Amino acid sequence: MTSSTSLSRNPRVRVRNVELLSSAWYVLRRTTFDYQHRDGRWTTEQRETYDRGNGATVLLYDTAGGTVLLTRQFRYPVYVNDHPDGMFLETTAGLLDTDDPETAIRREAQEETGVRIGALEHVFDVYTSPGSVTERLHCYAAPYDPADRGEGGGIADEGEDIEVLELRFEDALKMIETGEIADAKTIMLLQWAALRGPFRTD
Ligand SMILES: Nc1nc2c(ncn2[C@@H]2O[C@H](COP(=O)(O)OP(=O)(O)O[C@H]3O[C@H](CO)[C@@H](O)[C@H](O)[C@@H]3O)[C@@H](O)[C@H]2O)c(=O)[nH]1
Ligand SMILES: [Mg+2]
Repeated sequence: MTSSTSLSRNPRVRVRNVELLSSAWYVLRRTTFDYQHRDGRWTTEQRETYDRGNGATVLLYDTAGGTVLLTRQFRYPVYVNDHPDGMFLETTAGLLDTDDPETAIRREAQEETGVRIGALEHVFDVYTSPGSVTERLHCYAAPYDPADRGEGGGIADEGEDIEVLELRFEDALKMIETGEIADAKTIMLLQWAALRGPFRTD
C-alpha cells in the first residue's frame, strides 16, 4: 500500500533494506536507505513508517440551513495525548480498504452518518503526518439533505460508536478557535468551505 510505483524515482535515494517491525493491526516498518544531501555527500538513514493504508473524508454541508454534519467518537490516540476526554469531532472519514476513494467515502458517509451522497466534489489530497505515517487522505465536500441524517453508529462489531452532530457553519468555525474542533482534516475542510467552498462570501 505504501507505494504503487518503484522506489527508484528519486536518484538521491537508495533503499537498502525494509524490516517489518509489527503487523498486529496495521503495519510498522523500519527502512534503511542511503540519501544524498544537497552538497553531494551520501549518508545512511533509518526511518520508521506506520502504514494503515489511505483514507477518505467528506465535509457534508447544507447551504440552505447554513450547517455542516460532523461526527463525534472516542479516539484513543488523542486521549493519550492530552485531549480532555478523547471525544473527538471530525468530518466523517474512513479507510479505503480495497475501494477507490469515491466509493470508500460514499460507503463511510452512509455507515457513519446515514447520508447517501449524491454530487461529490474533490477538494484536495493531503499527507496527514509526513514524518512517520504513510497515509494520504482524499478530501471531498458534498451537500446533504438534513432529512437523510441518520442516527450514526458506525460498525458495532468494530467497536465503533459514532454520534452525528449538525452544527451551524459559523459555530463550527468558532470551535476551531476554542479548540473544540482540533482535527486537521476537519479544520482544513472548514477553512476551505469559508474561503473557496460553499460558504465563501465574495
Ligand atoms: N481492534 C482494533 N481496531 C482498530 C484499531 N485501529 C482502528 N481500529 C478500528 O478500525 C476502525 C476503522 O474505521 P474507519 O472509519 O475505516 O477509519 P477511521 O479510523 O475513521 O479513519 C479515518 O479517519 C482517520 C482519522 O482522521 C484517518 O487517519 C483515516 O485515513 C480515515 O480517514 C476504527 O473505527 C476502529 O473501530 C486497532 O488498532 N485495533
Ligand atoms: Mg471512520
